Amino acid sequence: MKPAMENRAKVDLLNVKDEDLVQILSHVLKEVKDTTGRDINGTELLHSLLNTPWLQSLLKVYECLQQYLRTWATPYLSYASGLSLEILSDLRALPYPSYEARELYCLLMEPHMQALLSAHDVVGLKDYEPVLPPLPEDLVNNEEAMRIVCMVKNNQPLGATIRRDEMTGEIYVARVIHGGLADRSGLLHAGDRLVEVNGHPVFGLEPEQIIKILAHSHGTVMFKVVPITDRPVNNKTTLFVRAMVDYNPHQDPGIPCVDAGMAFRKGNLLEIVDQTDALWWQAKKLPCSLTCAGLVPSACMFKRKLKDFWWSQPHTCNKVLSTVDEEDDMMAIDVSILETDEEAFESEELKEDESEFSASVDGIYLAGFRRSLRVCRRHRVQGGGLGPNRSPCCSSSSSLVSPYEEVVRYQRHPEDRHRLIALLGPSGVGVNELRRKLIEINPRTFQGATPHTTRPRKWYEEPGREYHYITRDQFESMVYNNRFVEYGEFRGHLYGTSVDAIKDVLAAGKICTIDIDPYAIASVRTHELKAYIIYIKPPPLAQMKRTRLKAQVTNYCTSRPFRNEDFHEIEEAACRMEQHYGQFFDHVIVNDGLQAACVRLMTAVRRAQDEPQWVPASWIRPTEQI
Ligand SMILES: Nc1ncnc2c1ncn2[C@@H]1O[C@H](COP(=O)(O)OP(=O)(O)OP(=O)(O)O)[C@@H](O)[C@H]1O
Repeated sequence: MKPAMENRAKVDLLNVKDEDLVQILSHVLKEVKDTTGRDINGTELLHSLLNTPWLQSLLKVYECLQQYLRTWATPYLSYASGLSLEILSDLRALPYPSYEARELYCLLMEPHMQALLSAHDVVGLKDYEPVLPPLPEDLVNNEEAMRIVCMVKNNQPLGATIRRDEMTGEIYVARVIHGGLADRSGLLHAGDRLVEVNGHPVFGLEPEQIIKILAHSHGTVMFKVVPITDRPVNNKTTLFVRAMVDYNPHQDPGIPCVDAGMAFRKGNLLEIVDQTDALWWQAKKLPCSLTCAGLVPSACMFKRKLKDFWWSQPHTCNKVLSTVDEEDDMMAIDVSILETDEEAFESEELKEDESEFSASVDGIYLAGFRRSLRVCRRHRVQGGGLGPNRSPCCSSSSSLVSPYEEVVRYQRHPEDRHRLIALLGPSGVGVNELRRKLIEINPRTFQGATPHTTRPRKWYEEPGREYHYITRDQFESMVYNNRFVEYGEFRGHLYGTSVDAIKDVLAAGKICTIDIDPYAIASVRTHELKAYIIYIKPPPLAQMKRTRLKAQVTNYCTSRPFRNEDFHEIEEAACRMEQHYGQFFDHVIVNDGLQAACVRLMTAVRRAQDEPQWVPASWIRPTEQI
């Protein structure tokens, strides 16, 4: 087709109306059908082509475009803001403006209205500034596309890090910090090659020298960059994690940029917003007030660091790398005290048993307050007693060594079983006092779990009330099958709290409330029990002394008033417990005044059951470990 004819055809096509098009198409179809009937070569092909859905769709698109061209929005006025200025000046000139005139004046004076009218004019006049200068005529075809990026520096950092390619000496943008100035501009990307900063060529410079140039520039900073051609896609969705370790970028010589780093503590909730770099992630701390993310080591990088740290320490045996390996120290007991007090314990236990025999509220026995179980914790089986490596904390020790634990928001359905409430705290802080109060106030809602024991039943005890009485073989079999959340041995008898005893309480629709030792944390943080862990924290020393003036400390088997050293012991044990296990605490209650602490405990328990909480993702859906 000759150019002139071609143009005419284009014009004709543009002038074509909907109906015309449909008509043309049906003509073509009819024509083709007739010719097919006459068996002309190639007509069948054309027929099927014209009937193809894509061609039909294309024609529909074409019709829509035509329709759009016909109804093209044109500005009613080309200079609306000018007209508004004229109206404003007329209104001002009115000697006695009416109410409507005053209202119109106020409306037109609104900055939003003026901005809207001005935007209308810009669009109407197609007055899109700035007009770029024409490209130089002698432009070499293969010259790299450069981008000039101007940013106005305020007090914020630019939010990007740079690196030097040691082979070529080129400087690249290493990463752009999520939510930072560079990220929000959308103009700088990881992998862009930096050519100039404020007119200074940067080739061959050390990153520190470039940072100096940036530090000395005020106001607008201009970068000349060669944009990266294939930008890596951050296709991983946002991840929420609970930090299982502390991190301080200022103590990490390996961090690419200390100022971009983000410190966090064990137990902090983090939103991982960028995982593009396998070694350094970008994260925000929750609840988040900052828009800008910070650099944190990736899970893989952390594991590497922990491993390096572990190997740099002197070792005598092959222990599992764990953040809780000082537990033994913490729980060490003076066995000699136990041995000398055996007799006293026996009679004390009897006394306690007798007093607890009548410890029932509304005819409901308060199970799980036997002192024998609590005492034997301090004397519990260490590892091999019941078989190789069967200590309960080993069953899921991997959860304790992962630097981040993926978490999700979980809201218990009102018809689902309640979450287990597990209280823990340093011995003597008042864990059992609070737990007892909670159950006493509402024994129909709260209940402890009945422990198991291998010791013989006493005449006044009822099976399943004080204890579940089982043989040693049965007990050991339960241990091997991981059916205990914690267990221990005292004076030749085994005592333990079983998963099934907890499940029985939960199945009865009650809120099972138990107290645990830290080593049992891993056994209750399971999909099955969904434990909500409440840490009972001692108040400051002076307050602890003041509130415990009349209290009795139960020291293995005897009761006596608190002494100064008891308070110091509680404080030190609390410090160690928080340091080693703080990441697992869902809630912390300071046990200052008993009444107030009890009210806070009830509120926390209600929230745990009825409000959304962050829980390990593995409870809700199976995940790969990060
Ligand atoms: N807030 C408080 N104010 C005054 N006395 C308290 C308070 N909390 C607990 N007590 C008292 O402190 C003593 C120790 O409390 P409790 O037996 O509950 O400790 P515990 O944390 O369960 O430790 P253990 O398991 O070693 O017994 C008890 O006599 C208790 O009445």
